[in-house]
Amino acid sequence: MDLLPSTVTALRPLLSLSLNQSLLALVATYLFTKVLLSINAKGPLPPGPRGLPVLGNIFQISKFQWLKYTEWQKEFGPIISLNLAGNPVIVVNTHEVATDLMERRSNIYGSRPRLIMASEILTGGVVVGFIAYGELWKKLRKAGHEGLNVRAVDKYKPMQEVEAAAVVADIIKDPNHWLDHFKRTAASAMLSAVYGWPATESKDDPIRVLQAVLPGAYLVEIFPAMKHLPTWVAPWKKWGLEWYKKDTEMFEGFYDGVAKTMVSANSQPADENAHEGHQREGEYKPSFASSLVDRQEAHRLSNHEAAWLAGSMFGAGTDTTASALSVFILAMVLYPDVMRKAQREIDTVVGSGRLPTFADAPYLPYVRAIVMEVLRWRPVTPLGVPRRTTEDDWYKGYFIPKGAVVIANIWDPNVYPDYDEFRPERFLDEEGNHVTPPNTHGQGHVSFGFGRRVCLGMNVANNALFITMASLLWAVNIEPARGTDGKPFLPSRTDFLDETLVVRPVPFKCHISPRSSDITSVLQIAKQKLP
Ligand code: HEM
Repeated sequence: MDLLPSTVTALRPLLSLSLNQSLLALVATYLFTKVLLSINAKGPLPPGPRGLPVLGNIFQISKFQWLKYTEWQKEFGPIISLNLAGNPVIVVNTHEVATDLMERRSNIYGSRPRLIMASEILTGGVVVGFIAYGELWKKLRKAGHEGLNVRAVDKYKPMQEVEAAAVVADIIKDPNHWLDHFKRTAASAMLSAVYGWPATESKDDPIRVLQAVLPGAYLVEIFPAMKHLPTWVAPWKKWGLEWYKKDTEMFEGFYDGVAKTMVSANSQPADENAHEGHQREGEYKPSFASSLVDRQEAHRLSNHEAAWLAGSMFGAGTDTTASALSVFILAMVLYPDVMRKAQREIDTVVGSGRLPTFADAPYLPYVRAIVMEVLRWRPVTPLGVPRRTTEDDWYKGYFIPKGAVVIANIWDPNVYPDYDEFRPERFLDEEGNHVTPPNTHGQGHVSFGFGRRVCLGMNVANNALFITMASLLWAVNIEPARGTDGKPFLPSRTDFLDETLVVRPVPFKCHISPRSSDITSVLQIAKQKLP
């Protein structure tokens, strides 16, 4: 997370104010801090690092925030408090405490902070993942769950199989740009799932919204009065409002497009197993948006809300899935024994004459354990999405005030002694059955979050990761790149690209090659299902 530079960027609007305005802002902040800190009277806040007067710990949360929090865990324990210019931030540093609070006390910890930039300005207060607990969130979440629950996601599986074959073919053709291919496939698969579209070449990045989410990313989160600054002194606000307008037009256009297709197709959904381009006339492709069009009235959603619900799924699912696939490549390069073991499993179950399918999943426990281990080993959202308390609370003798921002740092070395090793076997017993640690709902990790705000797209994500990884393992060897002297060079296991909410390994080179010459014809057949 690039918090220090982004804080400096965020400070620019303040620096552009006149001296009087700046002084006024500082005095107001000081008084505000005093008032907030007086809430300590209800009990001691969790311990935490000492900060500067008035500004508190603002300059201590630097790049790679989650690693800093894990470091502070050794000094201050599993739950710590920070002061961001008077705004209390509670960091929950172990799975155990995160589960106690965010899962078991979901009614207190299930809301989101006021995300002025990400929610109010950039996305008009209608994105399910960013808004506070309340009536709008409940109806959006219910409608979202209807299209993404474990049974509903079956309809995306045929498309995900074809998309997996396509990305394998792309990577074989152009192995050096594997990351670009992952970005394309993640975007394409999300657009197909959400709107029923055919595969796309786009790898558009919805990152501007994700970058605005964590505390400190924009100064307006710390000084909310700045939201009312005119746009000529607040270029960030102008930029945010312009994007909101553009995104609204785009999402409403996409959603209305689906509704129109349904009307012209006279409401005949195509067979779920039909691939793009194989629909009969008068049929439309069932998608998240088409189900929403059918159920929009029942969910009491306006057109604007429904359009943004569909559109925001693209933002939530694209970067996260592509980043998890990069972690997979890193793991395969660093742990060749794991790759070979998975390939042996696939060769036994699938053979070489066809690609793996979802029907093989029950017989590929090791590959499924790799999916779990990828998400556990290098979680792509190590700090999740911030929460906010809606009541005062007390935990293990500490006071957690109402309105505090709460962050769960899931980078918890206490769960496994060999936390930093990539070892899918940790999830398998001797008979090959999956075993998972408590409080993970059978996922093996908490990378999808907790309680009532747990990731809505986790079933789509798990399926996409499984079929893409299985298809890649079936088709290619993933090995270290070699220098001109023929010596392998290994990528760093600890260098991350911190894109605020989403984190992934820094781009690295590796050698990806087909396992046999026969696979090309099998891939051709699979790809024929593409339009
Ligand atoms: C590897 C892939 C993914 C990871 C690691 C991931 C992780 C997360 C996390 C940590 C949260 C916050 C949960 C919390 O507050 O406790 C979240 C929320 C969310 N995710 Fe995902 N996600 C992934 C993929 C997806 C996909 C594919 C979709 C959509 C199809 C999606 C949709 C959402 C939504 C809508 C929320 C907001 C839920 C709410 O606030 O009620 N995610 N995700």
